Amino acid sequence: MSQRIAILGAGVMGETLLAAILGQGHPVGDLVISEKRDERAAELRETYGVEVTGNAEAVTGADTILIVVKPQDVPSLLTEIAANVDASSTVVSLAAGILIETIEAALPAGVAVVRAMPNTPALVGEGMFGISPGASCSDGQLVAVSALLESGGKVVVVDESQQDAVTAVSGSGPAYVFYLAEAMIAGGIDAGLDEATARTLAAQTLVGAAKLLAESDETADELRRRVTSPNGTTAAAIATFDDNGVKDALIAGVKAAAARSAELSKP
Ligand SMILES: NC(=O)C1=CN([C@@H]2O[C@H](COP(=O)(O)OP(=O)(O)OC[C@H]3O[C@@H](n4cnc5c(N)ncnc54)[C@H](O)[C@@H]3O)[C@@H](O)[C@H]2O)C=CC1
Ligand SMILES: O=C(O)[C@@H]1CCC=N1
Repeated sequence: MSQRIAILGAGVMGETLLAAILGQGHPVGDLVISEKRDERAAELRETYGVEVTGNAEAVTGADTILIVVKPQDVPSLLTEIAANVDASSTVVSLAAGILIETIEAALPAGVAVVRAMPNTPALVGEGMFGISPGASCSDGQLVAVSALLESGGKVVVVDESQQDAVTAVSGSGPAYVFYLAEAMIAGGIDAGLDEATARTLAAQTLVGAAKLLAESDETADELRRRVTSPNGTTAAAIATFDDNGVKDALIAGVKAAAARSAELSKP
């Protein structure tokens, strides 16, 4: 069934969603974007053939409205669109730290709101979205949002109270993996590799290990043990990590991200 989808804010994540939704088979005529930067809007119109309008026009008659501006731009955007949002619309906010109640309070009563935390691997169709429905969002509307976001990766439904934890694990998580990659590449270079080879080895190792974890029923701990021969090379690395408190530091880092997310979400 054809549905009208408005994307408000077409930066990195907005374009990612636009491309993913088109890739899912939605005709371009179903989509409309609004974008504050004229040059950027023109670039996207040129690349995708998508309609570009202002915010108020984009949301008029839209079934689904995706808010993909930076968190600090959300309040003024909501003020701009409130009068044109239809009661039957579903509004999906991807802005970190903006509470569902803030969005509901700015829009007509009864509008379905969904809060979503994406991550950047959505750029390559391997994103992770944690989504939470507001009080007026029906099961059918939540399923529809989930199906739409699945164009960019996997979707899990969580209570909004868990969004700080989702942000700490999957929202910020790609940065932790890149941090590990930086270290693997640097260590590889120190051990004698050129940078390009070290990067290829590290990247494919992360892809392969992630796939193994995603597709296996084993715990991460068990999968790690399987790589680790007694007295072998992996054991030498893990013992060094443990001596330096690496796992504890990573756990503390994830908790610090969750705490910062909670701080940023204060109304
Ligand atoms: N978990 C994560 O790693 C990520 C989360 N996000 C979330 O997605 C949202 C967007 O982030 P990015 O795409 O990286 O930012 P971005 O800065 O690349 O894109 C935001 C776009 O919105 C436009 N904009 C600002 N105000 C506007 C308005 N009133 N009307 C129309 N357009 C407007 C800007 O010109 C810009 O192009 C953020 O709220 C962020 O929290 C985005 C990327 C990754
Ligand atoms: O670093 C941040 O605050 C945002 C939220 C999750 C990823 N980037």
